[in-house]
This record gives sequence, structure tokens and C-alpha cells, in this order.
Amino acid sequence: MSFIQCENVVKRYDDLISVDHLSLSINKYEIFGLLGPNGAGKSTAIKMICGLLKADQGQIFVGGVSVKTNSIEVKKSLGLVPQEIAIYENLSARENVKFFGKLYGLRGEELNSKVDLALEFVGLTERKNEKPIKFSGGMKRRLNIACAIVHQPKLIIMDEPTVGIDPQSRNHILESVRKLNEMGSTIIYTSHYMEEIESICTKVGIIDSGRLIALGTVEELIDQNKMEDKITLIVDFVPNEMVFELEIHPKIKNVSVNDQTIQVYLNSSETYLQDILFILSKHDVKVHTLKREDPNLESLFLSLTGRSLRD
Ligand SMILES: Nc1ncnc2c1ncn2[C@@H]1O[C@H](COP(=O)(O)OP(=O)(O)OP(=O)(O)O)[C@@H](O)[C@H]1O
Repeated sequence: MSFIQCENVVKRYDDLISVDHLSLSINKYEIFGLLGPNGAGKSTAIKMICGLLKADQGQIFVGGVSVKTNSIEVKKSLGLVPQEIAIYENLSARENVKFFGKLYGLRGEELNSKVDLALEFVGLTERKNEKPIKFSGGMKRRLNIACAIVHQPKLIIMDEPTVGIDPQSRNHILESVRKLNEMGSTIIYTSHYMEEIESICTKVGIIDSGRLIALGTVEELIDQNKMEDKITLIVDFVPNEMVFELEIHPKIKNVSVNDQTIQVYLNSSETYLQDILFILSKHDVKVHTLKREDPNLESLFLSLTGRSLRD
């Protein structure tokens, strides 16, 4: 049976449907990636799963417990790492984690040992007595994670935990997600960075304009959607007639141009690369660089919506 079950969930803000009939099952021990562009509805969906926001329609169950009728029990059973950093700058790192531990009902020796474990887990033991006002953005995000996992929840929800941080903290966070999962937590991880989702998630849901438009492992999604390869060409100039010829080629799905860079999405690039080069040479266009990339989540999103993930 699935650990998290969303059934036909809807959230509206006046005329805007932020989450549009979302039905979704997430199994235990999954690292489930929720991917989508800005404003797609990821945070709204997560807030409803956590019981922080009421759904207008539909039902959500976490571990078999209804969020609608028993949101307090659900809130206790999970750890949310919110998008906005939620820590107290005037308390030390350790006092921050302790504060959240107490909120989750931990006391005495258990509280102290779990606080120390959480700080060690995010690599902040050495800095535990310092106030986060002196911390880098990445360290604050790591402290944010320690506060959310101090009670060792079975479900951890991370809402874009790597926004605006340095590569070292980002790698640390991604590694922590893997370790938490190995230690038995189910994880929901939202991002609009497809590389992160590809590297850590066991299953992926792609959300756009509040709707779930794809669900499966990365490999399944790419196979199911008969994905295109991407060819990037850097050329000496880009005549409009040449772009038009590329666009009307029956095997070419999409052409985008940025200065002297042309990106072409097509099926079976091995077979049709010759056609592309022929069209370019007809217009006396010289190719400086040519790169072929296998399909990935970015091209899947483009294929499903006609837009780039980071438009
Ligand atoms: N409190 C609110 N009042 C009105 N509209 C809202 C509110 N919260 C979210 N929205 C709208 O709902 C839609 C989904 O927003 P949401 O924050 O869930 O998207 P997101 O996928 O998490 O985006 P991002 O990646 O930018 O965080 C957006 O159009 C947003 O403007």
C-alpha cells in the first residue's frame, strides 16, 4: 500500500487553480522528486500534504491517516524543510535545533542526543554554539534541515532546499537526502533543477500549471514518451530561411535559436543529423561546434509542454 495518497486534490486562489485534481501515490522508502517550473504548484501541494493548507477538494492520506480529519497526527509524523529558511538568528545553532526538538515533544536525554545527532548529520557540530547570523546561506539551509529532522521522522519533505547556495553545501544536502533515505525515511523533494532530481530521486512527478503531467522513474518517463535527442550547433550566422526549413522538417520537434546557437530536438538524431547538416550547408552556414545529448528530464518537459523548465 502507498505511504502517501493524494486523491483528486484541488486548491484554488480566487480564479487561479494552483493544484488541479492531483492524484498521486508515493510508496514507503521512495525519494520522490516533484519537479516543475516556478509557480507550478509544488509548494501548494506540499503544504496540503503537511496539513498546513486545507485542500478545497479531494483527500490526502499520510501513512493511512487522513490529513483532513487528523492533521495534528500527520504534522507530528513528518519533518518539513520549508523553502523559506525558518530559524532564529538570535539563538545558537544548537538552541535552534533544540527548540524544534521540544516542539516535537522530545525531552531530557533523548532531546539532547537527537539534537547532537541532527547537527552532526548536517555537518554543523563544530559551529553548534554560534548564532546563525554569521552563517553562509548554505549553512543556514543545513541548519534548517537539522531542525526538521531532529525528531527522526519517517517522512521528510524538502521544498527546494538548495535554492541559492554554494556547490559544497548543495552536495552536502544531496548526500544527506540519500543517507536519510538509507536510514529508512521516505522523502519528497521539490526542485526545478532537473540535475538534482535525476541524481537522487527513485521516482519523479512532473507538475505544470497545477497538473501532474508525468509520473514514473526517469528511465520510464523517457521511454514512455519516445523522447527526442537534442543537438546543439554553434554556427557563424543564422538565416531565417534556414530556421524555417529546420522547423518544417517532419522529424524535427522543436528548434530554438539564441544568437549563434541553435538547439534542435528530434527523434533518431543518428539517422537525421545528415538532413540538418544538409539544410545548413544549403544556406552556406558553417558549423563551429556540434553536440548531441541523450534525452533527459529537461527535454521531456519541453516535449510535454512546449516550454523549458526554467522559462
Ligand atoms: N497565498 C497565495 N495566494 C494567491 N496565490 C497563490 C498563493 N500561494 C501560491 N499562489 C499561486 O499558486 C500558484 C502555485 O504556486 P506555488 O508556490 O505552489 O508554486 P511552486 O511550484 O512551488 O513555485 P516555485 O518553484 O516558484 O516555488 C502560483 O501561480 C502562485 O502565484
